Amino acid sequence: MNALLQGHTASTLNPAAFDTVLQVQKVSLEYRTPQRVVRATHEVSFEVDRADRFVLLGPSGCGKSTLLKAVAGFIEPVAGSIRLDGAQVREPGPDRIVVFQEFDQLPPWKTVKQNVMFPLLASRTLGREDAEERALHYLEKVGLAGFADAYPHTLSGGMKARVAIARALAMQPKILLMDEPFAALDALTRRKMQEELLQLWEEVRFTLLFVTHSIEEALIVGNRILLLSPHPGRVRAEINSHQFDLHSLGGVGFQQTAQRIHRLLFDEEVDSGQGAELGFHDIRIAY
Ligand SMILES: Nc1ncnc2c1ncn2[C@@H]1O[C@H](COP(=O)(O)OP(=O)(O)OP(=O)(O)O)[C@@H](O)[C@H]1O
Repeated sequence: MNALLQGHTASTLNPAAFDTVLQVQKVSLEYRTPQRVVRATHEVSFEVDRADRFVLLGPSGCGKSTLLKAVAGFIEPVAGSIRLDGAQVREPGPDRIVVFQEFDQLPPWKTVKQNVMFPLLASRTLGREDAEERALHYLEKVGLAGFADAYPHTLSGGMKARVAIARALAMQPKILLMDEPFAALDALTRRKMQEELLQLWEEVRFTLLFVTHSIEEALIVGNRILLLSPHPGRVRAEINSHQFDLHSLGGVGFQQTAQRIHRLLFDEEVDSGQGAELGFHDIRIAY
């Protein structure tokens, strides 16, 4: 990999300064059908540090969801390795919880509280009493303490999203995996959920791996963004984006950065010298 460092990130200067949770090294992922082999990602590498909000960003079909599924342990790489706290990922486990966008997967016959308790009980992480206490704790964190006994069909889309997040956080995973979690929500609710996710992160400081194809969402949610090239996904660049949040929306710096990311994602002609031209202070362009 020919990499340009345009303003070194702290982690590249001193790897020991950060506590690395997830190491993805040269991971290639494929789908095999009787007719053909589809390569979803090619030699993708990145590292997620504890309490990072790390975003995988790229156009449709670049392999973001496939990467997330591989980290979750549902798909095995054909090459490369995935390590969580140093241990090779081989199968799904309660230390990695995935939140998908289909919140209607909440079992409708269970109350909100029972939904949040369910994985804790099923994985034998906690007994009933402790599971109930933990569930109520996280429901309170997402502002749904008053809805503990409600059934999912009585909730709005945003509330179901919050239940799904509470259910995932209650497991206290080493890393929370979110695959376009707000994509099915209307624009206003989506923005609210981004805000609430950031507030929750301020309180709980969980480690997040978040997939989106929205540049704006990536800049709001992430402190680091990995840009993936179109199919098959390869690492195009990594960007430090900790300076942006919802308050940055509409600002000149935010808009300019969004445009630069767009160029990095879609301009074929970007070469390794363009990091400086594009004005990023913390960017690593890879080929
Ligand atoms: N079950 C499957 N069988 C065969 N090919 C698949 C399967 N799932 C995904 N693919 C292919 O793998 C590639 C990566 O798909 P993936 O869903 O990971 O992309 P993505 O970046 O998450 O896209 P999107 O943003 O549209 O969800 C695509 O070319 C897709 O067609």
